Amino acid sequence: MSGWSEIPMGPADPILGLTEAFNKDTDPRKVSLGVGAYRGDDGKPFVLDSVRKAEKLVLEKSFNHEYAGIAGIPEFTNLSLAFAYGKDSPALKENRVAGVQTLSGTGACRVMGEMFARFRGEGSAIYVPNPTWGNHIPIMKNAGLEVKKYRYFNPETVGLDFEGLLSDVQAAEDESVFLLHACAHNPTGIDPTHDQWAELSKLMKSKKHIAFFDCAYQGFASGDAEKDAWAIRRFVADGHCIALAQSFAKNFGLYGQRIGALSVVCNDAEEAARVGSQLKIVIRAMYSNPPVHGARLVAEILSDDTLAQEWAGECKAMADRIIAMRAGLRANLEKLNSVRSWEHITDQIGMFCYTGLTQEEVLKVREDSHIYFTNDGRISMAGITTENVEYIAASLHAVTG
Ligand SMILES: Cc1ncc(COP(=O)(O)O)c(CN[C@@](C)(CC(=O)O)C(=O)O)c1O
Repeated sequence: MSGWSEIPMGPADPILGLTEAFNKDTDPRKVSLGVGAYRGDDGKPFVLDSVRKAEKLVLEKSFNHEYAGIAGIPEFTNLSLAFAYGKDSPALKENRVAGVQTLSGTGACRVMGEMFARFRGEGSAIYVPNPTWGNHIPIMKNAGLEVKKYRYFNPETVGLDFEGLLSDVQAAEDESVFLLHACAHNPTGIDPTHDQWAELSKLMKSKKHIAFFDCAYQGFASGDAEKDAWAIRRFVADGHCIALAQSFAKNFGLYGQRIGALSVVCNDAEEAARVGSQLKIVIRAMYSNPPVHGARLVAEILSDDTLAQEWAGECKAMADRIIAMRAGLRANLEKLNSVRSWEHITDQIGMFCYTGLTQEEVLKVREDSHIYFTNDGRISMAGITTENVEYIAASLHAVTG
């Protein structure tokens, strides 16, 4: 290849590429419902007061800008794990959880993908839900894994295909890796019930499967971080040595700070030390070490009871606004005497609503009303406000009837 002349133009990202298209759109009616980034009712990005306070505290400490070390800021990682597993987690008390700071949730997923490829073999399988967050697939493929799907969404019931899920878990060969969304499933907004999680945990244990939780919305789903960690903690209590990817992008509003963590529950402290050493080897050759600022902000908040309480209140307020917009969108669609049932809008949880619109309908809404959401019909509920909810409902109704 002579120079760069043969490099083809790549396709826009299905999610982040939408933002680029939205930004170029000059129509005053345009609405962005693509990327899952929280907006207030004013339609603007939201910086939490607790984060602003943490920023001041961090600045007052006059930290230097030295490397954090491959595994990141230890205080952040320890607090991040306690946030997910619980302050009283026996696994944490027994030092059998290997944990590292990562480049947000994406980085955690990629590092874990590399670990699976390295220690379970290039081309080994990882099962992801159908559908899943679009970026899971290229992340895991680029890490060297074969991506397989397990049934998750039932288009007929617009609900969880739990029977299909269980039979795919049963059918997979023993000791397979299953990626699970810890809460607020992206893109469907459909989570298993506690009983279903418990049944899944039992079956996966009997098959010796490895549960890899991707937890990108803890606190943001129900508004209660403890509640949103229920599945993670149940699996660990049932004896699973899970892997866990955490993101602080949405729940702390730290999208651009790229703050996350990856942890692996092991059988004992010695095993955790070995796993931790291998995580560092993967990270060192990938991006060497993570950014310090956002980790210090999260550490400031989670280490201070008052700030942590304030954060919890703000996170609940974000979740509550989304829940209110779910009710508003459904009510406006029903007011228009829509021929379709829109119950699923309020049944679903978290950042996204899986509308059930076909790609053709999505593109028509985009073309006619300049409302941008992903081709699979996923709407980022945070883009809906009391001001635009009627326009969005009318635009969807114009296409769906
Ligand atoms: C399930 C899941 N895991 C991991 C991530 C990664 O987030 P992070 O790297 O920023 O921590 C996202 C973000 N998904 C978003 C919100 C944004 C994106 O696509 O990157 C989405 O719109 O689906 C996600 O939805």
